[in-house]
Amino acid sequence: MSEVPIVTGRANVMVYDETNRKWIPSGATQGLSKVQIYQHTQNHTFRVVGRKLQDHEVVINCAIMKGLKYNQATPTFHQWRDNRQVYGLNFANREDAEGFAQAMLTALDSL
Ligand SMILES: CC(=O)N[C@@H](Cc1ccccc1Cl)C(=O)N1CC[C@@H]2C=C[C@H]3CC[C@@H](C(=O)N4CC[C@@H]5C=C[C@H]6CC[C@@H](C(=O)O)N6C(=O)[C@H]54)N3C(=O)[C@H]21
Repeated sequence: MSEVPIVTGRANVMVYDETNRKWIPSGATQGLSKVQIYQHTQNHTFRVVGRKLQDHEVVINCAIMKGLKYNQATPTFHQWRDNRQVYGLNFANREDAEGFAQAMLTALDSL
């Protein structure tokens, strides 16, 4: 088993539309997704994968790069950027947000 999930939560996955200067839902429709951080056991890398609860559409699949700044803007809205875009996770509740943030920070510490 090369990739194992180290945390699972529920969030609305969003990306920031720089052109129109607004947050938009990632994927075809608005809605909650199951968001997970996967750890690749062989090469010790991590990535965020999110799938819509309703139809399993993959709405985020991004590597967690060393040095990533994870911004906990509010207790339930966390965000980060890569060289292409800004991602936002609007968590269903504080517990999911806290659990995800803890796993994210642990992963970043280990890179
Ligand atoms: C230096 C740097 O890159 N700075 C970034 C942040 C950052 C810092 C350090 C490392 C990485 C990153 Cl990413 C940055 O400033 N960015 C990233 C893009 C984001 C866009 C808009 C403005 C509008 C205000 C703020 C915002 O988004 N905020 C406030 C809480 C608020 C909570 C919920 C989400 C939910 C959808 C939207 C809404 O409510 O309708 N929304 C919000 O409206 C949410 N902001 C930001 O936050 C902006």
